[in-house]
Amino acid sequence: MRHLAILGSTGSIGTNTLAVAAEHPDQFEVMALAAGTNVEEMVRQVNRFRPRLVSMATKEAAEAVQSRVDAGVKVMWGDEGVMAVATHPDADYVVSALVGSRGLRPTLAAIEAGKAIGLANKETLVTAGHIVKKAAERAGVTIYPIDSEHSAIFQCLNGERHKDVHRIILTASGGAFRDWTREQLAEATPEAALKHPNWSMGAKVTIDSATMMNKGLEVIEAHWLFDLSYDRIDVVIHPESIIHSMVEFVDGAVMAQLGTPDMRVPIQYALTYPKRLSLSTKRLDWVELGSLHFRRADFDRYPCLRMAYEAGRIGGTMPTVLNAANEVAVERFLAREISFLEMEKVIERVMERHQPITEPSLEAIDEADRWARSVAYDDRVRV
Ligand SMILES: NC(=O)C1=CN([C@@H]2O[C@H](COP(=O)(O)OP(=O)(O)OC[C@H]3O[C@@H](n4cnc5c(N)ncnc54)[C@H](OP(=O)(O)O)[C@@H]3O)[C@@H](O)[C@H]2O)C=CC1
Ligand SMILES: CC(=O)[C@@H](O)[C@H](O)COP(=O)(O)O
Ligand SMILES: [Mn+2]
Repeated sequence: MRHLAILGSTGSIGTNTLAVAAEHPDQFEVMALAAGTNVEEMVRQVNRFRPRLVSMATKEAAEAVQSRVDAGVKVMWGDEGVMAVATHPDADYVVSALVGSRGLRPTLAAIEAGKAIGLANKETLVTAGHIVKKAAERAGVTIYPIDSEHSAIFQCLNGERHKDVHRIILTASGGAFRDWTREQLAEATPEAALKHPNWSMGAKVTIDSATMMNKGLEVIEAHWLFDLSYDRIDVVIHPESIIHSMVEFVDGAVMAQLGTPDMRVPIQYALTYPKRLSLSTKRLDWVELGSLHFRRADFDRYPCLRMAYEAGRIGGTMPTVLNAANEVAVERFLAREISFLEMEKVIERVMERHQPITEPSLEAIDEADRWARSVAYDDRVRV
């Protein structure tokens, strides 16, 4: 039996995690939930899963939840509440599914408290991979990947030796605009960018997918999860999202993990590893599928992917800055303050201005994150 705490329970990963828990009530008990401001969904979750602790982002949202649930459920709010959920003494497994680098501190706290981690929040590893890895080693904690590509690689590597890996190949759908020219992208709206061709996900990761920054963040995430240098991590566009990623070994053999695009599969595998349990997913019909397609992930067409490789190779605080600038750029695009193509310009300008620090402390990471956000909000940066 796993005793779960879920950070970001009302989001896309959070609700899929609860769907997995609901399918196997004999395997999972939900102990604590943290979310932002979605009171309706949290009240539904509390009534359905009966956690002992709940946290909301604001006092108002917490009071609204408290007034509508059993008095025995403790409701907290803000940073203190998220930290309490992440370290709840009755939970042994924390699903990290907040969005953005706000996931870093609670995920680290969960690791330091000795919880196993199911990691969806890729920004945690992008912004402070060296700190998170060391903390996990110190605490003897395993980080199980939930991100579909990393789950695929984790599955392909099962029983293999690290030294036998030649390279890994992350597949990318190409996002909402994969068939658009750069000229057309100048007019891209948030509504169009939010229509992912294959996956139903939260807004931030869907925009990242359209710019291909998602794949860039995933390259850095893979570097930390699988201890591979950047020249051993490749990306290929695969419009169908049926192959979730691949590992090529030194003898030329390639292992791939395939399936319909359904996040419950990698979530459940992260929760039950090394076991597999049944799951009510749509099965692949090979004849209906017919064929699979691949395209080159071109750096000129996708500058965000290029910048992510550059930031990863530079290391230190540069990935932190890439990530923070990207979070602001996405927020401003969704608020219609900047255009689709201005997102990559903002990130590039912020990176150009940054003097990276090597082996940064957590405080230096916070400082770089704050600095990058303030520059990315400054309108002079996109000119
Ligand atoms: N969605 C997917 O299929 C995939 C997502 N990922 C990664 O997983 C992470 C989560 O993504 P996704 O589920 O799509 O995101 P969503 O936007 O759907 O969900 C985000 C969650 O975080 C909560 N939240 C937002 N702000 C705060 C805050 N200040 N304090 C506490 N909670 C907060 C939201 O609460 P509320 O809604 O109540 O405000 C919600 O529960 C991201 O890092 C993403 O890149 C990776 C692979 C696939
Ligand atoms: C489901 C998942 O893991 C997402 O991160 C997905 O990868 C987004 O798709 P693309 O970035 O390939 O468009
Ligand atoms: Mn992914």
